[in-house]
Amino acid sequence: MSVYKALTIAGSDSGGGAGIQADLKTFQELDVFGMTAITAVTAQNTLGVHGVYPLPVEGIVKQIAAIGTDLGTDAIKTGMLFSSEIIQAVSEQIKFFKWKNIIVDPVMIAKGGAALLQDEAVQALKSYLIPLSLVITPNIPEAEVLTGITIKSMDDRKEAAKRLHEFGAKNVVVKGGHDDSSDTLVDLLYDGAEFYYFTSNRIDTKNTHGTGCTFAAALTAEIAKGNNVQDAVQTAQNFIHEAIKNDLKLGNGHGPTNHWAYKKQKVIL
Ligand SMILES: Nc1ncnc2c1ncn2[C@@H]1O[C@H](COP(=O)(O)OP(=O)(O)OP(=O)(O)O)[C@@H](O)[C@H]1O
Ligand SMILES: Cc1ncc(CO)c(N)n1
Repeated sequence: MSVYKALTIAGSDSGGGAGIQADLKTFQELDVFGMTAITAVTAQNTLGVHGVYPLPVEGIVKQIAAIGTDLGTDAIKTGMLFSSEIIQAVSEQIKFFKWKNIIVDPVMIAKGGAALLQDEAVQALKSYLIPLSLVITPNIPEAEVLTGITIKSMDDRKEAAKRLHEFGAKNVVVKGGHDDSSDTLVDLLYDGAEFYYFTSNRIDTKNTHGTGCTFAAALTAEIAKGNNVQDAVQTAQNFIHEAIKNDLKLGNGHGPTNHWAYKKQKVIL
């Protein structure tokens, strides 16, 4: 039996719904062996972020090197990277180990508004990490910050996707969670040649903590198993849809999604 592996380089969410915790749960549900390099510890729950504690860059580099010099990985997901120093160091490690299947979730702001990326680090994302990515998965506000394009329509989103492709991302997914103009939600994929539209029904819930992390982790797991980007995006959307639909109703604020739901529903079918 082949064991497929994925490494997440991201922040820890003590509340268990986003960050490293969401990534590992998602990898496990999709039958991929998960490994981690933690960039920052956050004190966080469904009500918000109560503290952010970045790790020393040396400690982050050593975690990545520990994977690179022994276990290896079939794909990498990056999430909360916090500073330009961390982004540079992570990018250098990816180049050093010649890793290719890099999925960049350009995490900037948590649901309650806390900064998970310093403002000056946006340029480092563009200069160092995005050019190494197989897929970048911004939500609409992140795509706006990265490109400077105000996104009000699908045409604006397509323009932003093209710009992000010019920055060096081989594939761009501009997610549609923040476009609440319709009950149909669209995640847009651009591969440098064509646009692909992945549609789903918008679920009316406040329990959406960690949806972006979970979506990108599912995409990473599918790429680790050797699937192509279009199929991986479809599975990631199905995974997050079930996770949101079958929410766990935990906590008093924006609760986490249900990482068990996709697999359970598949087993029943
Ligand atoms: N209410 C919803 N109903 C159904 N699917 C949703 C809903 N909200 C988000 N999604 C899906 O979840 C995924 C993440 O989308 P979104 O744009 O919300 O990411 P995000 O803003 O990065 O998430 P986060 O809140 O974790 O930062 C996408 O596939 C999107 O289609
Ligand atoms: C650690 C961490 N990463 C990412 C997000 C974005 O959902 C979050 N809230 N916390």
